[in-house]
Amino acid sequence: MTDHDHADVSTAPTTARDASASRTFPFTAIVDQEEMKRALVLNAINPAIGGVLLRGERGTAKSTAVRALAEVLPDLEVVADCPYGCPPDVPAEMCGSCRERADAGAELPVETRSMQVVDLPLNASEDRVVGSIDLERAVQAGEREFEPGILAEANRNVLYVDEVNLLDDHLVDVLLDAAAMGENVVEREGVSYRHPAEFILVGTMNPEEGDLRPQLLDRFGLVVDIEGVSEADDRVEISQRRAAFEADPEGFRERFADEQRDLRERIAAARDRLDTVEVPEDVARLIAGVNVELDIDGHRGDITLRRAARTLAALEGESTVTPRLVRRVTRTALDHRLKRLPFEEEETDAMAAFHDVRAELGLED
Ligand SMILES: Nc1ncnc2c1ncn2[C@@H]1O[C@H](COP(=O)(O)OP(=O)(O)OP(=O)(O)O)[C@@H](O)[C@H]1O
Repeated sequence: MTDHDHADVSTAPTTARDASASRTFPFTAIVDQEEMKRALVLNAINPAIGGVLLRGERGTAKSTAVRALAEVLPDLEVVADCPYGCPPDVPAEMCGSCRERADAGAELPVETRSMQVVDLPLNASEDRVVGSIDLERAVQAGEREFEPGILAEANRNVLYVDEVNLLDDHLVDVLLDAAAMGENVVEREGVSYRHPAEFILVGTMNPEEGDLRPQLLDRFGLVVDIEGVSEADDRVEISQRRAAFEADPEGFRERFADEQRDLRERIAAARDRLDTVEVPEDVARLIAGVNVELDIDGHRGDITLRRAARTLAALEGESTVTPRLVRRVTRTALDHRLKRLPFEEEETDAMAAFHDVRAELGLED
């Protein structure tokens, strides 16, 4: 018997893809908010960027964008009967059961599936999130009985927490542990179970409703601060598009079908190209210099900025990262890592640091 024979697919968490497609506002129909859309797309291309937090006032299309992302996410090859959707060709990233089967020379059933947006509701119980072990059965039958939870479903997918700043502390701890280790470990009375849990964490929040714990903030690769659209023409366009969508969802979605397909194709092409994108020595120095200038703790800032810039290069069909590409992702990669000292006279500014360091190194945009 394998560890996941008892996965009950009927209790799988709801995903944005489950919602009937005709209810989803198309990603490409979102007006303006380019930084938000770019941050989501970059993570879809390269999950190693580490997720994104969308922070801003109510009604600025944050949750609309996350739900819409589901439709442009790339396809994945998965082991068809595995509750964690293990990658069929990468034993190092497999769960124990898939690895055992692969080691025994079994042919694993393979299926192509689109990446999904999996919801983590604020009121979810810990068991629902991490999964549960049926201790009675474990004792009686000497078998491990594990009921996979939301983190199982989230493996290799997007895990979405709306109002992430209101998430209970114990769930925040669970998320931080899983995000740090890339796996979910469940322990109950001496019985333990573990499975891979690599996910793109996407959170949305309204800062007026409370702050996020700094450890959790630091975990997000990118953070976008979103403001409402102020340009009158764009505001008119937003309400017209929303009205058109509500009046005739299918017709509206049809209008954006080509743009949606183009974006999906660009994301897939960027994924294929990503490994070949190069970071020249002077651009690597620029990235390091900006982090030093801003006195950012640790190296997560350097690493994320480099990954985001490489991924943007791949999205734009470039083979080399330029200072211009670094500039376009500097704010989202670094702003939330800046030290805000209480009596500081001048605000540290990621963009100002970028321009200073670029000038010092004598680099063109
Ligand atoms: N830039 C935009 N383009 C298209 N629609 C928009 C835009 N900004 C807001 N909207 C529309 O405004 C409504 C509210 O958006 P949404 O629910 O995504 O907001 P939110 O930022 O997640 O805030 P809340 O937490 O209040 O839900 C939606 O109907 C959405 O389509």
